Amino acid sequence: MVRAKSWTLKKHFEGFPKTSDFELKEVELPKLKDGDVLFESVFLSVDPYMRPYSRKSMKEGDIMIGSQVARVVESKNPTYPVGTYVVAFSGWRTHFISDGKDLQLLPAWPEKFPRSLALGTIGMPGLTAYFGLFEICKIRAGDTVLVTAAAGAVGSVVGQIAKIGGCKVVGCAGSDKKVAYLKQIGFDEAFNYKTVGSLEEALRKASPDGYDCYFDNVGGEFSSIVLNQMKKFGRIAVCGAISGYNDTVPQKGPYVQIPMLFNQLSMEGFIVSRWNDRREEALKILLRWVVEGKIKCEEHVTEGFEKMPAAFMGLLKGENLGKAVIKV
Ligand SMILES: NC(=O)C1=CN([C@@H]2O[C@H](COP(=O)(O)OP(=O)(O)OC[C@H]3O[C@@H](n4cnc5c(N)ncnc54)[C@H](OP(=O)(O)O)[C@@H]3O)[C@@H](O)[C@H]2O)C=CC1
Ligand SMILES: CCCCCC(=O)/C=C/[C@H]1[C@H](O)CC(=O)[C@@H]1CCCCCCC(=O)O
Repeated sequence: MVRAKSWTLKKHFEGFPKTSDFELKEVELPKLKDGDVLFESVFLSVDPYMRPYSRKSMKEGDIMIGSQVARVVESKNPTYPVGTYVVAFSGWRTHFISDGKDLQLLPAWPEKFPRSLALGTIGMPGLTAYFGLFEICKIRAGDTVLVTAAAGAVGSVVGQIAKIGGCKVVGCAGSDKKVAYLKQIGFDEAFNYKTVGSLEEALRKASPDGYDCYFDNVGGEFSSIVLNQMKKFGRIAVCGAISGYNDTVPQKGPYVQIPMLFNQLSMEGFIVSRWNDRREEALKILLRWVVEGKIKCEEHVTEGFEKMPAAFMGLLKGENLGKAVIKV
C-alpha cells in the first residue's frame, strides 16, 4: 500500500498567502484497477497563477492545483510501463493514480538535462514565452523588446528567444543578482526596478527610442509607465499581472486609452493553452535551442515536498532565480 501526501488549501488566501492557509494530509491509495497507473511525483511546480486561480476555481479543503513531472511506479496500463515519465496536472501530491488520460509523455530526454525542465523552459513557461513573443508580440529582427519579471521562468526565456529572433532585449528584475544573471544570458540592458531612482528614466536610458514590444508579466504601475514609452504601432503581450495577485482591493491605474491611441498600440491578453494544438512542435524547438546552448536554463530548486508552501510564497516574494521547482 502506498501512502500519498498532499497539500490542501485549508483557508482561502487573504492578501499574501500564509503558512496556516495550507494543510498537509496523508491518505492510503487503493489498489490499481485495470487501466490504472500509479505515479510518484519527482519534481513539482509552483507557479504564480496558483494564487489568483485558487480563488477562482478552488474551495477550501481542495488539493492545491499544479503540475508535476511524475514517474510510473506500478502499472496496469500498457501505454505507461513502469519507469515512464510524464507531465501531469495532478496537484500538490507525492503520489497519485491515473487512468492514463490527460498526461503528457516527456519527449526523448537528453541525459545531461534534468527532467524538471519539462516544468520550465521545455514546458508551460517556455511555451508561454514562445507563443507570446511570436503570436502576440509578433517580433521582427531589429525590434526592441522589454520584458518584466525577466529573471523568472517565463521572462528569462522571453529574453533569450527574442535574442535568437534578432531583437534588442531589455529586462527588469527585482535584485542585483538577477540583473547580473540577465546580462550573463545575453540581455542587452537590464535594471533592478526596486532600486532605480526613476522607472521612467531607467526605461528611457535602456532604450532612448522606446519599445516595439512589451512582454508584460507584472501589470500595475510599472506597466502604466511603460505604455508611455512604446513606439508607434507597438505590441503589448499581457501575459501576467503578478504585481496585483495578492491585492485585496484591485489597483486603479492611469487608464490606457490615451497612450494607446496616440501611438496606435495593440494590447492583447493570452493564456498559453490557446496554442495547445501546436504544443509538441514548439516543445521540439525549445528542446533543440536548449541542446544547442542557445537558451540557458536556470532553476530554483527547493528540496522536500514539505516545503512546497514555503517555495510558493518565496516565488510570490521574488526569491526565485529561474524556474521555481520542488524536488520531492
Ligand atoms: N498567460 C499565461 O498563459 C501565463 C502567464 N504567466 C504569468 O507570467 C508571469 C511570470 O510567471 P513565471 O515566469 O512562472 O514566474 P517567475 O519565475 O517570473 O516568478 C515570479 C516573479 O515575479 C516577480 N514579482 C513578484 N511580485 C512582483 C511585483 N509585485 N512586481 C513585479 N514583479 C514581481 C518576482 O521577480 P522579481 O524579483 O523580478 O520581482 C518573482 O520572481 C506571471 O505573471 C504569471 O502569472 C505564466 C505562465 C503562463
Ligand atoms: C487566472 C490568472 C491567470 C494569470 C496568468 C497565468 O499565470 C496563466 C497561467 C496558466 C498556465 O498556463 C497554466 C494554467 O492553468 C494557467 C491558466 C489559469 C487561468 C485560466 C482562466 C481561464 C478560464 O477560466 O477558462
